[in-house]
Amino acid sequence: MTDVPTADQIRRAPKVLLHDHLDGGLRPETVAELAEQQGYDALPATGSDDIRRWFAAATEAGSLEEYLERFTHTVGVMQTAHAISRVAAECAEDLAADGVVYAEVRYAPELSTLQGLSLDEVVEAVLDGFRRGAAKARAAGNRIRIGVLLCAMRQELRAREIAELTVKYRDAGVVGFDIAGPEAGFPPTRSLEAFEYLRRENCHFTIHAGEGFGLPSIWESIQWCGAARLGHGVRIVDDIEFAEDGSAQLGRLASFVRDRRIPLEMCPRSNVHTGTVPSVAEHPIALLRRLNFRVTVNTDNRLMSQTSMSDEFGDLVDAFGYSLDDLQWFTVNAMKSAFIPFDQRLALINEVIKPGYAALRSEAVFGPVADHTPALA
Ligand SMILES: O=c1[nH]cnc2c1ncn2[C@H]1C[C@H](O)[C@@H](CO)O1
Ligand SMILES: [Zn+2]
Repeated sequence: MTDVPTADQIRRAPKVLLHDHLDGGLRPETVAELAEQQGYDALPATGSDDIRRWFAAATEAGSLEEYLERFTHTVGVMQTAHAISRVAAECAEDLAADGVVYAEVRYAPELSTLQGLSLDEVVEAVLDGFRRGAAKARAAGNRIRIGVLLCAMRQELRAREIAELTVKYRDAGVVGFDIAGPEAGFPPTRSLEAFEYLRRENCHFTIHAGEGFGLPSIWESIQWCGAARLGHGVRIVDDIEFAEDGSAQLGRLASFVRDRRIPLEMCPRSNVHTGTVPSVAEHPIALLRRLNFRVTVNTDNRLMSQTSMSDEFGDLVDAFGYSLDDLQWFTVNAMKSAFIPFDQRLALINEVIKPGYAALRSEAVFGPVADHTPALA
């Protein structure tokens, strides 16, 4: 029962992803093809292998600001409805093939208006791509449901406009809002009016906080802005001390986050690449899991961080010896924390996630079964 899950079991396990950037997950071949189709000649590499290597250099960035520089060239080729829709469709297919059954994928529509697309056209292209990609994945035997989060960029001042866009499209597949981009120097209260508007509209939102900046950013996100979840939130550990007997003492903010069951959208590999933590083995996710914070596991940027949900789970299994029970715990935490209606979350937990893990656990008794990527009800 407590056997170490194999790479194949991890891939087949139903997984839930709450924090993944659309412009951080393009296939290198697609970057190359879109650049060629659109006459985009600013790419610093040609050919998909070199393009992959160029983006993978983000893993050496060491700071959030440097890590973010690589997005210029994914966004650079996402300036037409066709390109955006293709990127979204491939994202859905790639996630589904990796065993992700529910994902919230985020994007900042304001980044795709350089050649004249309107914000509405960008959102519609993203939604169209996810619809097509999910249908294609289903035909290939992999079922996935995807919700969209719209980001505003924190260094710009368009949060209110993007918040209104979120409300406008909330019955069409947009499930929430976020702010992204450099954190230091751009506190979430700069966008306070947008968050107050979203709260009045009963709209869900998360905030990137506690990644490139520390506790004040987390505190503002929760206590001023009212974030339902924290993107990363990793620096909440700065509010945890250890007594001489080794027991953890939570400060008031860390206690609040745990008591309120505020989900932490943790992205271990990305945190290493931005210099937020030194290595996955030293990532505070293990401590926070032990202390029973509501921890979830995520990819952030599959291209820049050279990762997938299976890779993230694989790293955690290697570093901390996690079992299928642990992976199920992270997955159920994520599903509970999603921005879709409660009854739908429950159905995914009871009809897809728990049976999927039970089937994998039964392999310890009966041996491996044929690929059984779980069917959605
Ligand atoms: O980890 C991140 N922190 C802050 N911003 C990020 C992170 N990963 C991606 N972004 C930014 C770059 C993208 O262009 C933008 C929208 O997806 O979000
Ligand atoms: Zn992110």
